[in-house]
Amino acid sequence: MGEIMNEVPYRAHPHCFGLRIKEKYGIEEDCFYMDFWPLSDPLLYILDPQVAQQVTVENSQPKFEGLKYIMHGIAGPGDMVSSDGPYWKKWRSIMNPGFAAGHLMSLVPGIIDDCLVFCDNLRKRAEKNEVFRMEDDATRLTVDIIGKVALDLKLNAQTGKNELVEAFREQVQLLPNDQQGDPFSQWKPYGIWRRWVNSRKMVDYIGKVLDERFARSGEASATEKGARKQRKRAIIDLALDAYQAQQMGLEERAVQHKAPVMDAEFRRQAIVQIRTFIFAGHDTTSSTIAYAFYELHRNPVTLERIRKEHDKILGPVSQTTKRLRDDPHLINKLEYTNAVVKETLRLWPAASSARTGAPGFMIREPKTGMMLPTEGYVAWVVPYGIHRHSKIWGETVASFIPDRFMPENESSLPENAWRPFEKGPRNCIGQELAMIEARVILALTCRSFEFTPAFDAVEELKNDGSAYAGDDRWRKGVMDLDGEEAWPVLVSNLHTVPSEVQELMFLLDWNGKASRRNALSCQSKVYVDSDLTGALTSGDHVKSLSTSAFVATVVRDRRRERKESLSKRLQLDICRPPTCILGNP
Ligand code: HEM
Repeated sequence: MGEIMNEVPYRAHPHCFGLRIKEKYGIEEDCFYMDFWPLSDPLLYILDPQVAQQVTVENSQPKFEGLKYIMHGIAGPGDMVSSDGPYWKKWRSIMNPGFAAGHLMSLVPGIIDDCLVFCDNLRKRAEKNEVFRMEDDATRLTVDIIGKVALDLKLNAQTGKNELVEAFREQVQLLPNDQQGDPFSQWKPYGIWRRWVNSRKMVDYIGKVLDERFARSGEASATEKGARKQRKRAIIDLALDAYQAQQMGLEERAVQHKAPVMDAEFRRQAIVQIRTFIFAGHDTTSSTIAYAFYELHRNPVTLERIRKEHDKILGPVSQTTKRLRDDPHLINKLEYTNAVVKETLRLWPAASSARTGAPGFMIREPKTGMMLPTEGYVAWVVPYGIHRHSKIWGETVASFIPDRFMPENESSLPENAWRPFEKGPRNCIGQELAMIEARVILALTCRSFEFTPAFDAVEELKNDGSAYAGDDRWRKGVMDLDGEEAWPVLVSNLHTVPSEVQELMFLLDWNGKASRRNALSCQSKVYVDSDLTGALTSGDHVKSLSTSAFVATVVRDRRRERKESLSKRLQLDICRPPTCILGNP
């Protein structure tokens, strides 16, 4: 690993290393063991779609234990992402209706509102000719969207400071990261205290909303309740409905129990799930959006084609918002836009899946037919490697070709090879929502802005107060990953202590309780390189900021602006959109 680490840029994400390791050490198989003892549990690195199917679909293995620890810090114990068995099943079925196709369509107008704020902010920045971090803007946008989906609340993360959002964002930043070179960072008293404070703030904020809803629903008449059920399927309402159904069950069994306050354990679990959704649904999507802008810049023909599709389906820019509000289903007609998002997710998948090996569970290696034991290993399905494997995708593997995902070509896609949301029962519950969000955002931005990374302009952001700005290591040493200046990076990591060492571990968990853990720590994030910045200009002219910069054109009204001179320029930093890697070692 040391050799590999010397070849890659600072905090490059290990999910990018699979193909490099294979090539460097002449590994034929697409499924191989890696032993990190005593640093972490040994891994079974999976780069083969057929093997991935065995682990997540044919025999959906339990989640990797270490994932629990990180999720506890973000959401509290009992989250839907890291739990298994009947408990997970209960919560998945409670939440499923919130992601039904019809309901998601009803969310489109709200998503449009949030996107308009995003566009407004871009314009303001353009007017000030400002360089800024896209990571922050895109993440605030997705937080606003998820706030509506989860809490049916306007969090206003894009326009001001919100206690929940700020606590949440700091919490994510406080996740431990081995690659920062400080193995003790997670035990520093200040960090422990901040995590505790943030955790309390999140619980208090969501708890208050939940209690208010609970009180209101208690006062509502049966008709009102019925109407609410029809109208709302925000995560918080689904949790309340499930609770009320449970209470009704008790009443039907003649239990004289009308709870004046919600059962404490149910309340705790509901808060945990809401926190989980905010976490799982925000930076995965924002990283996808930032990478889509990046790819559209690098592929002008694609950009032109996506714009044409928007012209055709959504009409002139000035009418797009109204048309989409009137008929949200138009978003489903954007086939090429959808293909662009899918191709972005192929090259830049934000997440992966880490599962626990089991004594009787053997993997069949497709080429050799060998049976590989999984006991004692973390079976890590790595879409980043599967999606970039030339044996699977052929000679065009490295090219950005959305056409692969056009309906007429989908039957020729390699089988089970596209898995950014993973497959099987533990696939991403929010995948349709994420795809809708991304399409709406592209529909409202592609014809109005062009984004240009300006790798050299990042110095201007040195004092922007972000967690990365002041760290010079981003700008030293190797500055590309396989030629990519926008490399995914590890923000914090998930690794278990080998079982031999586990008994020695005694950690203070992030809810402030002393507890013994199987896992040491953990959360994986992907960021795009800190030096990826963008520029935005008004007018159709393209002006390069530097050799590595790319420039975007604001095309709010292309006909009008063609006549205008190139006057204002906005630089957009699309650097480091954080992307959660759920279950990444
Ligand atoms: C582009 C955006 C997204 C990507 C790439 C993505 C990817 C994934 C992946 C790979 C998993 C499986 C993780 C594992 O096996 O450990 C997952 C699970 C999950 N995702 Fe997403 N996700 C995205 C957006 C969302 C959104 C918008 C939400 C919520 C609104 C969400 C909520 C969840 C939840 C709750 C799970 C756990 C599901 C379960 O175990 O039943 N995700 N996601």
